[in-house]
Amino acid sequence: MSRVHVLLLQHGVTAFDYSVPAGMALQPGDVVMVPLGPRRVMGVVWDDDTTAPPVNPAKLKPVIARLDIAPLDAPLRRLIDWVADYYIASPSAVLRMAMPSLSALEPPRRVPHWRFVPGQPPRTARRAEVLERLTDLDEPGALPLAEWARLADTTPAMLRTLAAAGHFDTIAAAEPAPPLPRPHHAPPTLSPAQTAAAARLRAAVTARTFAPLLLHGVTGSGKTEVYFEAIAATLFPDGKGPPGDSRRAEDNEASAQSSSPACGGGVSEADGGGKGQTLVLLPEIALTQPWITRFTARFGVPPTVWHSSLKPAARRAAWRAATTGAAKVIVGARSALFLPLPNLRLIIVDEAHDSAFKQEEGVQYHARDTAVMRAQFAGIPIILSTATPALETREQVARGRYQEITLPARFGGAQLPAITMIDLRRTPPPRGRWIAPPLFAALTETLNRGEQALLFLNRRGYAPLTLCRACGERINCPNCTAWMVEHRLTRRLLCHHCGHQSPVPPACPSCGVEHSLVPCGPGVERLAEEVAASFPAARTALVTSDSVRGADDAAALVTAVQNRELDLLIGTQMITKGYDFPGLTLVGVIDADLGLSGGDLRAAERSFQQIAQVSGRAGRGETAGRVFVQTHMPEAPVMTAIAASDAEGFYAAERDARLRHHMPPFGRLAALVISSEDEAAATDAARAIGATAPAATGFEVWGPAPAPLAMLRGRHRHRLLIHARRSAPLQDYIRRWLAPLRLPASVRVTIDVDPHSFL
Ligand SMILES: Nc1ncnc2c1ncn2[C@@H]1O[C@H](COP(=O)(O)OP(=O)(O)OP(=O)(O)O)[C@@H](O)[C@H]1O
Ligand SMILES: [Zn+2]
Repeated sequence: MSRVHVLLLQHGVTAFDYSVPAGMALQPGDVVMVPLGPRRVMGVVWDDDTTAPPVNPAKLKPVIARLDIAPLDAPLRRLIDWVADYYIASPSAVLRMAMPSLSALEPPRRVPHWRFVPGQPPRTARRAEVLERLTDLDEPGALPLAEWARLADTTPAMLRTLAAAGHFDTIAAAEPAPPLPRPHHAPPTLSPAQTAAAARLRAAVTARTFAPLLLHGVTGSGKTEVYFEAIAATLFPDGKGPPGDSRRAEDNEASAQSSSPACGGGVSEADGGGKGQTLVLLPEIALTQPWITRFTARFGVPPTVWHSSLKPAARRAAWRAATTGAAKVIVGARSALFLPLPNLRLIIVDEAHDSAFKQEEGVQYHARDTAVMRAQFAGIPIILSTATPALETREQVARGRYQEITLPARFGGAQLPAITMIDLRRTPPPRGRWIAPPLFAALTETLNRGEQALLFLNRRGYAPLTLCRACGERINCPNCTAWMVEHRLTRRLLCHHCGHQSPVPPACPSCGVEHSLVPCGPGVERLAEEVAASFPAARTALVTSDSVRGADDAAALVTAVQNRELDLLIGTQMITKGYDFPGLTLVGVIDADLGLSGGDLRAAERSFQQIAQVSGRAGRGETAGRVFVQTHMPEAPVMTAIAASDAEGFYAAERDARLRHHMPPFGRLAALVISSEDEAAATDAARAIGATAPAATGFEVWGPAPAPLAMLRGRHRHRLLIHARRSAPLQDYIRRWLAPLRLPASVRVTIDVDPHSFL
């Protein structure tokens, strides 16, 4: 090949052709350094673009170097092309999600390892003591300094002193490979229903073909335990016997030992050659720590973690381990989806209904749907695990495209909780409070019995609105069409859309009257205040993105709840997902109507899922659970369905409504958001774009109209919504429409295919 097509990682450019210098052999997928003007930039050799006009090879600049990085395999390249095409994004922007940062791509770092050299006793007593402990160690071999300090119960500084006296020599060793998960470490005893489900998942892994599987089990049915069995099935070398074969189990334990970090060896095929990789996607980073704990209990070693808040060194190590195939199980949030994984055998999307899988910035892809495409291109099974599958997923089952595997009952005889609706019109809470009498009584009983309770209110902060009693002024964000939310813990007003902050002003900014500002409505902090006044002895924790800021906080919270150091949790949607707290027996939903306002396409479905999920946290252990749901509209279909635990009825009605209006999944939507800091420019551009919408059968264009969030981060926003019949070529239509447009530089148009947010 004398010429290659290279997709560049650079912002603002896509792909160029380059010539290949003599002596360099390049394949599609190879990572290269190429010239771009005066700079050198990184790119990936892409599959030939046969539609491009031929270029005179003499005019091409040569590739500078091929980098020593695992190449991107064909299925991943196809996925990147698919995402760019389907979501109408730049292929470069998609590639950047697969190739995180230059520093993460550096060749393996040689970490200094230290080897102990016994010798003449040192001069001071303290050193002699440490030396004695070192001598007593049982041939630890070469280790990083920190590890020596831990083993000898001393400081790195002390060890450096000993090294200066000749007691250590150092060698450079490659980063240790992650230890291998052991499929037979601690398997659970599965119930008959779980056994049957696990067998079907294992069969899909062994079959090695594309298979989308919906693992649909009620909350607490053991979906995690069951899909762990599918992971176990990927951990056996090719053709070397299925799980359950004890001879192989011993081999596995042995190879796991030999790759322990202490041997300091690099990654080799012998560490796990042939064994498959599993990618597990979770909706939130906060859920990773409890997941890691459960995985470690089951498989004896932790998985490899990948998410955006990893520190650089951990990121580099995880990248190398994942992309060389050394890491067998990789768990992460959305961004892990594009990791190059040379031996990918299984994908699992946990809590697959969760709307957090939809990315709302940059490339606006849906990680659940994209994961299914990745599985298809790789020819492997994918498990979507959830208690409340999305209507889209249910429809795929109905059309026979996905197989459904059900777990209809909770594990161990635990019952689903009893649900009581509280009509706030008939039994309202006392003035200035938010907990209605029936929930209050249940809470009192629960706490008196020493059991745990959870109150769910999907509103961060103290109050969603701050109002002036004198003039009626509402305090708005200067950059957004949104109220500023009071946060008492930080004594600030905060915009939840752009992050703008200000102190709570002593007087109304509009009329100047002092002490006139009053909080309106409850947020979780205000609810916590009420609880503290009513139940002063209860040990309470707030669970919101303000108080639980990362994986470590989430882990600490889980431990505290499991150790019964907390009696009562007050949380936003963060607390509804996936947590397993066996001592929790009461759930109160403070405002079930909250999710229904705004009336977007999925509002009712999302409310149903959220309330079903949070209810699912109750009664998972030995004691039965109770759920109280406070609402002003108990007669709304979503509320009657919740009261009757009638998911099937709810989804049948929801499906009919969407079908009647040709709404997804029975029709397709795409949104265009036109924005500018200059209000007139945004309005003019929106009008001009609206006026040029091509006429085509099967397509309707709604708008332009000012967006509900008419201003966001200082940009004025207008929206257009494109509705298409199911089989209409939506992306082509949009490309044809937008390609000839010439817009002022201040105007930005973002395209959202299959939008989930309509703000
Ligand atoms: N076969 C089993 N043996 C022992 N414990 C089990 C088994 N199956 C499930 N469990 C336990 O039951 C609890 C619920 O299981 P798990 O969390 O896997 O359910 P889930 O279906 O994933 O729930 P959710 O959808 O609410 O997240 C956990 O504590 C789990 O360890
Ligand atoms: Zn704002």
